[in-house]
Amino acid sequence: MAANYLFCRASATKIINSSQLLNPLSKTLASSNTPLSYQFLRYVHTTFSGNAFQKIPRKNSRNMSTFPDYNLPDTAFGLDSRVPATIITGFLGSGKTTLLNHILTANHGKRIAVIENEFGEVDIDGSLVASHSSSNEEILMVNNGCLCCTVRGDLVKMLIELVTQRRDKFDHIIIETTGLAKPGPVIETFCSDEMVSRHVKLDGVVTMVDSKHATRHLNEVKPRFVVNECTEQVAYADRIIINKTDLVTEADLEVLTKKIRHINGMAQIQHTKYGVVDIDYVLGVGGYDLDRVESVVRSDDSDCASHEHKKDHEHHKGHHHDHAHDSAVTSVSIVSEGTIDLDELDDWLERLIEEKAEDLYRYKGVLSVNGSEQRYVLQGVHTMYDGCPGNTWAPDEKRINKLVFIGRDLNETRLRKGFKGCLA
Ligand SMILES: Nc1nc2c(ncn2[C@@H]2O[C@H](COP(=O)(O)OP(=O)(O)OP(=O)(O)O)[C@@H](O)[C@H]2O)c(=O)[nH]1
Repeated sequence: MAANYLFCRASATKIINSSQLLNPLSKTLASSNTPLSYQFLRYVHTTFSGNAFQKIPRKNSRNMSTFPDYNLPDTAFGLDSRVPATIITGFLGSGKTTLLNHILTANHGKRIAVIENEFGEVDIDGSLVASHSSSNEEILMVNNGCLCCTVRGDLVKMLIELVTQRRDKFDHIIIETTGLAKPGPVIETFCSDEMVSRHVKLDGVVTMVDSKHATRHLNEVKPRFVVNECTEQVAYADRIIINKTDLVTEADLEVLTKKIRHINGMAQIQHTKYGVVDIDYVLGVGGYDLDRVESVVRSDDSDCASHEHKKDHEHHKGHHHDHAHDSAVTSVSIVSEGTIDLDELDDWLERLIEEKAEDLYRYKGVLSVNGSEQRYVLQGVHTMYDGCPGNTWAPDEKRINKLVFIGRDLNETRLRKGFKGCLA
């Protein structure tokens, strides 16, 4: 079956070859037994990225500040009809457009709207995508600036235009950022704008990595307060694609993979040439769904089957030792037995967020809570976080708490100490 896409350029939008509708969201939610009200990453107040938007914080049953309940009429019968959006990011030349072309020419039946962001006035990537795709489409371009800063308002406008005027024409939105984009502010767009968050749901961040050049970029030491975009793109990813493996040796690839795993201990990683990956690996990821947190933590476990990752995980388990990783952005994983006092957890997280929200890029956890038969799942991005009861622990199952933080200048010792203070 031919895949179908919606491409737009500037204000003109054109729909092509609409056929079968397949909404991965409905699939996700239908298979979930998590209460619907917990399906969304809810948003507190935020000072994230220096942005001054504020909303009145509310408290949920666990006294956690939560996202205000927007009236989501389509969710009344348990269906989340928001359109999923995927952000494709990655450093300059890493293969983002190549991946996009692979997605658009693959045989998956999804109808996809594409938003392309380029710095220059000439939309080279747009032409490249258009020239590879099967029809004479248009691409919605955001030129003359970067989505993470100068043209963020344009992104909001385009998303709103897509979902209010052409929602029935596509099933998924893909946003390709520039190679120098910081993902944080782009992610924030999906929570900070009420209209966008009502109609669009961030499905995941896919980061392309150029295996030939990434090590150099990741190692680049930037002046104080200047962000290393390459590192940030890896840190925020739900899925990482280490591309251009034809240009490096196995040994180089192993070193790079370890380095990336050290920065982001949550994301799944795949090695590829010319962006050839399974479409399910990049679309329908559910990176911000609470009901998927557990599988993220579990898949992290399964990664540990390899010797290399086992060693890596042991490092995260808390033994500081010198090694080649020198990035200020790292992952800290806490794996611990014992039960959590939720009030203590609330207090600790609130303190942590107050002190360090800017540096806390992502955090996810599955926790064993005192007096509860259910797992407690938690996830957050900077100041936005939420938690809810998940699946019930099996009677003979060992209740292990697992919590992963990705961020800048994380103090592993303090994090462990803070977590320990939450144990009942
Ligand atoms: N050897 C090799 N070249 C690749 C691979 N993937 C992509 N390329 C080439 O790398 C170049 C850059 O790829 P793009 O897909 O344009 O990269 P991009 O991330 O979109 O680039 P920018 O938009 O400039 O940031 C192109 O010439 C691709 O054909 C790969 O796996 N191996």
